[in-house]
Amino acid sequence: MTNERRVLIHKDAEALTASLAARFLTKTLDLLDEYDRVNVVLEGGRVGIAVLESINASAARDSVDWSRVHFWWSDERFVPAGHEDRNDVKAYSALLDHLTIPAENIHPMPASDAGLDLDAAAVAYAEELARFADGDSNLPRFDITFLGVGPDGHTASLFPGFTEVLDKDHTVLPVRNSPKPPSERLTLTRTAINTSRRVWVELAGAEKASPLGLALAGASYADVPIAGVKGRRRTVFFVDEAAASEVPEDLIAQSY
Ligand SMILES: O=C(O)[C@H](O)[C@@H](O)[C@H](O)[C@H](O)COP(=O)(O)O
Repeated sequence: MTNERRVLIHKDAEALTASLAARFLTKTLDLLDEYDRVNVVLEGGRVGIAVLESINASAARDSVDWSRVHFWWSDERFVPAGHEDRNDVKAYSALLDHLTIPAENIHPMPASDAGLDLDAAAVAYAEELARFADGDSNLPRFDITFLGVGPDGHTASLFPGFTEVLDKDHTVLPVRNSPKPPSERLTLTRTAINTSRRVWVELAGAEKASPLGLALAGASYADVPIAGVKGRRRTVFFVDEAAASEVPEDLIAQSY
């Protein structure tokens, strides 16, 4: 398999989430055969949370030794801990609260009531990532990074036309005036995301067809941030038929 971007099409969002959950569990088991620790980056979109719910419902869930899995986030809303808008709150409810996993394996991004302002929170998460870095990197080895896509082509909290999309000097950045509320966020940078071994992009619905089609047809990531993501080994777009309607034929690797 090359490192070229692949598109896997599923009949609908339900088939997509079930298939992606199964693939995640299988891949995580394989990775645990290869590494002492596996690092997974989560996102907060509807499909992303539905995939976590599907993982939680799987009979294979507890085949994974979660004590050797660490969870990180691609982005987070800068609101108080426990706020319903937080991506980590949704992930805990969907999966993490149900796992036998040490609390220190889960690395939420700072909340707005943790005593740090937005800029300091970005620095703090960059330092947390560096504490778990792999080799001479300043990041852990991200084995699987999940990403969602907005109708405007944003991914994580990297939005079209925002300077954060072009940053090459940081791993984590603060975001203000987000077009998708809440307005203040923290995000991994594109360069940090692209250190991932595997980037799994999960999107469903007709409103995602345009950004997906533009990204795969070569749009600039300044205008369509999802166009700029590429894993070191694999970049797979897991989509439903509604989101696939504008995907170039030659990029459709397989239909379910
Ligand atoms: O914090 C966020 O808002 C998410 O990280 C964001 O990047 C999300 O993944 C996309 O907006 C897709 O969200 P939906 O899948 O819910 O459309």
